[in-house]
Amino acid sequence: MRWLHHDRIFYVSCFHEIMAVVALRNVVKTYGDVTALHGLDFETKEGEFFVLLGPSGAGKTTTLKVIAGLEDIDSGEVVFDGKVVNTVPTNLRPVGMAFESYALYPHFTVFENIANPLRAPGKTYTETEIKDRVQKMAKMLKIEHLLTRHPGELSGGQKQRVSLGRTMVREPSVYLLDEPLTHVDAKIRFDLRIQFHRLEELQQSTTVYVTHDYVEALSLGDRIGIIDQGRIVQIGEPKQIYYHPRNIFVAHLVGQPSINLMNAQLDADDHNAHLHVPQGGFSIPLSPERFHALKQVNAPRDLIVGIRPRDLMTFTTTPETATAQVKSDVFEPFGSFGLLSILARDIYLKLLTDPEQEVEPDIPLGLNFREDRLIFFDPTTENNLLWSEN
Ligand SMILES: Nc1ncnc2c1ncn2[C@@H]1O[C@H](COP(=O)(O)OP(=O)(O)OP(=O)(O)O)[C@@H](O)[C@H]1O
Repeated sequence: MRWLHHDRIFYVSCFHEIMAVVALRNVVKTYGDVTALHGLDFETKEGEFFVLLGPSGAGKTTTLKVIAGLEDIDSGEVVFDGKVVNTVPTNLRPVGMAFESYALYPHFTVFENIANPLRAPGKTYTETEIKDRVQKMAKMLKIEHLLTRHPGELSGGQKQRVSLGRTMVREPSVYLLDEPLTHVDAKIRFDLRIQFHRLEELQQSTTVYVTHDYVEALSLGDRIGIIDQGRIVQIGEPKQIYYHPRNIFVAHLVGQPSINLMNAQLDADDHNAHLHVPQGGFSIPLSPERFHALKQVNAPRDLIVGIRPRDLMTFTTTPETATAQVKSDVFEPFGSFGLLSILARDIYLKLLTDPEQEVEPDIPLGLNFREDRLIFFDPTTENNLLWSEN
């Protein structure tokens, strides 16, 4: 890659040749009275698929617009490969964007919409190359049969895929994808997620992918950045985010059905440590290692304990030998899993079961916990007491 000082030459010369590293440093962005980004900080790795996951209004789209140069920022830095690009206009940044609202040219066919970026001034693709690239995109996105139609003749999910094709056909250094699959039906979305893993273009570029769907985030992300109220809350690989959430917000955001949370008290005598859950009328034995770890971080006696529905186990025979004696409530079969609500004295818990083993209400059950999967939160800060960066 040639490193020339003039912004324009630098970006033109690096186009196609590198997978850029994108960084936002302490970026503040306001819209009038609304602060959309509150000092946002993160850095992608070269060639990584980085997913920004957060609830509605968290600042995800604003972040992409800032990277693309579609929005000016109040303060902070937007950096491509170590070079601050705050003043570099959009058309000179090596990014390809697909936003949820698909601005397609209504008078062009699908083929021409996808081919359009390849015909931009300065591009030297032959007609054969254009045809090959468009066909390849259309095949990947399962829209080959739509190439001669116009946008007005397409469904929302089809338009979204055409828009994605138009973004990807250019092979930019950085892809910015904003909820590109929201209007695509579940089966095609599943197939496209698999394609995204395989697609050479995405493997050879850096991608920042915005979603509020945790399944998409866990499935696609090399790393996930959790964003809330214009700030990054946690960055980690999918497993870290799922098993070691930084706080209750992250624990809730990732996982469906959502994590079970209970108020608990940490108790220990000379020999044993346990968590007493007064509302549930039971105590969970703790291993010496877990107890020691909690002591090391000066965990308060009163805390909140979380456990995911998949880490609870029930059984009907000899329930008196279990950690907790509970009763079944509602059973819902969801195809690949069953969701059972149970009542432990005053609290309801949810757990995953075999979808084919329907459980009637009011059946006495024994309940056991996977102790190694318990997550301990400070009740005041709601932070994971045993969380660490690694
Ligand atoms: N043009 C604008 N003018 C005023 N406020 C805006 C504008 N664009 C975004 N905002 C506000 O900035 C905040 C972040 O918005 P943003 O669209 O980035 O969130 P998001 O995480 O992408 O949400 P969603 O998932 O609903 O698309 C919100 O409070 C939003 O109302």
